[in-house]
Amino acid sequence: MSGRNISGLRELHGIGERVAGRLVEHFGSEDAALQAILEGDIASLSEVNGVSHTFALSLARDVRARAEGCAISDFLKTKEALDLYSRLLELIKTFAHTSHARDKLDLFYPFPASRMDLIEERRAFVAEYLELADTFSADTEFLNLLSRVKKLRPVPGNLRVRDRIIISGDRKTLDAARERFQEFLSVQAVEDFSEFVDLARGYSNVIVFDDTYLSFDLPEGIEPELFQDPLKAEFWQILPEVELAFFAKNLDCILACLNIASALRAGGFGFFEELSGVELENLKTALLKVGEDGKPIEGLDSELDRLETALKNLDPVLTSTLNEANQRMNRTLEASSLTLSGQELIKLVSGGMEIKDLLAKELQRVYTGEIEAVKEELSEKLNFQKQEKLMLDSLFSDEISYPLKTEQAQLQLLRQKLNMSLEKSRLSRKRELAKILSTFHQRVERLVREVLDFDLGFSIACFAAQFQLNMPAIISEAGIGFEAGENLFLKARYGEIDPVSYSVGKTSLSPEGLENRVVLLSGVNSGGKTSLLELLAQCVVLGHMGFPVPARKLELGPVEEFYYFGKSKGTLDAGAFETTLKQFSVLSETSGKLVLADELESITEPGASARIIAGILEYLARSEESLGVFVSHLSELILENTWTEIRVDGIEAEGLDSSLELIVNRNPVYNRVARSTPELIVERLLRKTTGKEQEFYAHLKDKFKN
Ligand SMILES: Nc1ncnc2c1ncn2[C@@H]1O[C@H](COP(=O)(O)OP(=O)(O)OP(=O)(O)O)[C@@H](O)[C@H]1O
Repeated sequence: MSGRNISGLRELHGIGERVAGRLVEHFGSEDAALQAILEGDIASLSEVNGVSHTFALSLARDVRARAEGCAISDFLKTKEALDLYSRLLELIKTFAHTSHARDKLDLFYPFPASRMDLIEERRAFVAEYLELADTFSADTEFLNLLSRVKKLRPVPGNLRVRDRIIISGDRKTLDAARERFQEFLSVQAVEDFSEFVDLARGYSNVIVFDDTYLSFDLPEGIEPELFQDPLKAEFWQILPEVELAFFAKNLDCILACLNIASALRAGGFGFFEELSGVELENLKTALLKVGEDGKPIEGLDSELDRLETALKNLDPVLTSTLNEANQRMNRTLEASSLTLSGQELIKLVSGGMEIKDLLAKELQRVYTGEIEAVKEELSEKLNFQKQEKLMLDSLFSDEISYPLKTEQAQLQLLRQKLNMSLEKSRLSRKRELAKILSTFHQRVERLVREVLDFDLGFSIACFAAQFQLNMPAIISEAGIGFEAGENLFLKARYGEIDPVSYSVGKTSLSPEGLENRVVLLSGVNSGGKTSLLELLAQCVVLGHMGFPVPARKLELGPVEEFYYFGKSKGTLDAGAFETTLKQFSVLSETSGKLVLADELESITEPGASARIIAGILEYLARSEESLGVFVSHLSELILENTWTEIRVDGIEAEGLDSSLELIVNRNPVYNRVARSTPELIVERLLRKTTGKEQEFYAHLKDKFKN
């Protein structure tokens, strides 16, 4: 489908300068806005300030109508026809699991028979899903998955990576880097090495695209990462956070889509072949590592865990280890005494040795031993690796001190070193994950779109499954006939209702010789005439939408225009009467019209009504392609006013049940004027009484004979 005929927003009815401007701003360009309207993206359209849901829908329908060359009003010719269609649509929408499907259903409307191409296209689309619903429409787990699927949300606009910077002294590099990355991190120009160092100091991760400053002696703690070319660098390398944020933001929806794909495949239905079974599992595994905050979740990476724990425990472990060592040293010192050898005594006396040195030598042994023990304990408890162990050496001075204490500057360095290692590991984990996910990104976008579109067809199929609908057979001559039809509105309300069979026009279901295209439907009060007329309307509207219909079997001839007139409440005033008559004037044109009218006689006084209805029926009967069903209590009077052969069918009461209620056979009897309710009531009284009273009722009953 293309949006032919439309080149600008302003061509659309209801779009003025201001709304057009807002649409362009919201979607980025006029084309994108038109595309959203064409695709019927009601949800996005209604996000635009000044565009209500109803307006968005009318825009979408308008554009759709132009694209298909066929509008909703081409087929649905009266307000009541449109109302009935809307009620059907509301019912179908209750089966949608996503707002995407709910919105898109609004764009499905019936087409006239002359656009059989569109009807067939839709029938093919719907038919694909019917079998699916047999397997999945009652699978609550599957349905829950579907209701978790939404349009993908973009990466939050406020995402900023604050601990990373791109630095360069080269204009071209800067321009390219800004173009690609500036939205999410800082890209800064520097003039010289000292500026470079000053800037770099404030970030735990510095990215450069040339080695200008790498040959200098970089201070401790600054380790820039070199990438070759800002245009060619992989996005996931420079900014893995963006990829991760996209997946994190849509995690639930994407996982649901993957599980839907798996479930469909397990059920024997091919779905989204772009992802193989193995890839599907790989993606699921990767997604399970993404936290909701967009960071890789904890507990999956031993190196990260090791560094995090080491940093967290550094201070408490240090304090407790030193405490214990100090106590040990204390005890050792208290228990110690100094015994001098003869040699030492001589040296001391002769001045060849100071008493202080002698004591220091002794103490040094104890001190060094304790420091070694402390380092060992620290590196064991903090699970240190080689490099970190080496850093412990400079943590304690060689000079004896008691109590034992650490060099604060060195401790700070160790902490920094651990922090840097942690940040590095974190970044490389993010990159690993982002790299895997980036290979799936576009396919995931397509997958979600496909699942959303799937729900559109699937909702229709669920609706069909719930009401046991069937695809109608399209026939070539004017006629509608069905077996075991069930009015959807009644069925939705009551659950169980009586199936009805009926046929007008040339269908294989009309009785031999009774293939009239124009019929009057008579019947007892509350017999089900209105319901039957509504059922006919439902079948015609759904059938022309390319949808299945509420009947076990249905033959549907071509209808070009559908006129539906509901029962009016009481006599119309002159103006309303005139308007109604005008609507019928279209019958003067020939083409396949279907007119369903309910008790049209109430629009004016009975005598005039009968004449008018007779006239309308005559006009309808003239066209070989038109059909009409008129519910009326005046069938006999109407027949008296016409020479045209018009069939009258009747919905009759079969008798009375135990509580004296009428038992109605909802199936019209062909070619029979139904007895009216008053007649049945007289008959009931006649049967229930005796003697003089019964004679009275017998007299009344005679009055009903011609
Ligand atoms: N096929 C059916 N199965 C079960 N109940 C039905 C069926 N058709 C109609 N009914 C019941 O009968 C009620 C009256 O039906 P409906 O209004 O169609 O009768 P009607 O013949 O048009 O009546 P009236 O002559 O008063 O206009 C419905 O509300 C419904 O409860």
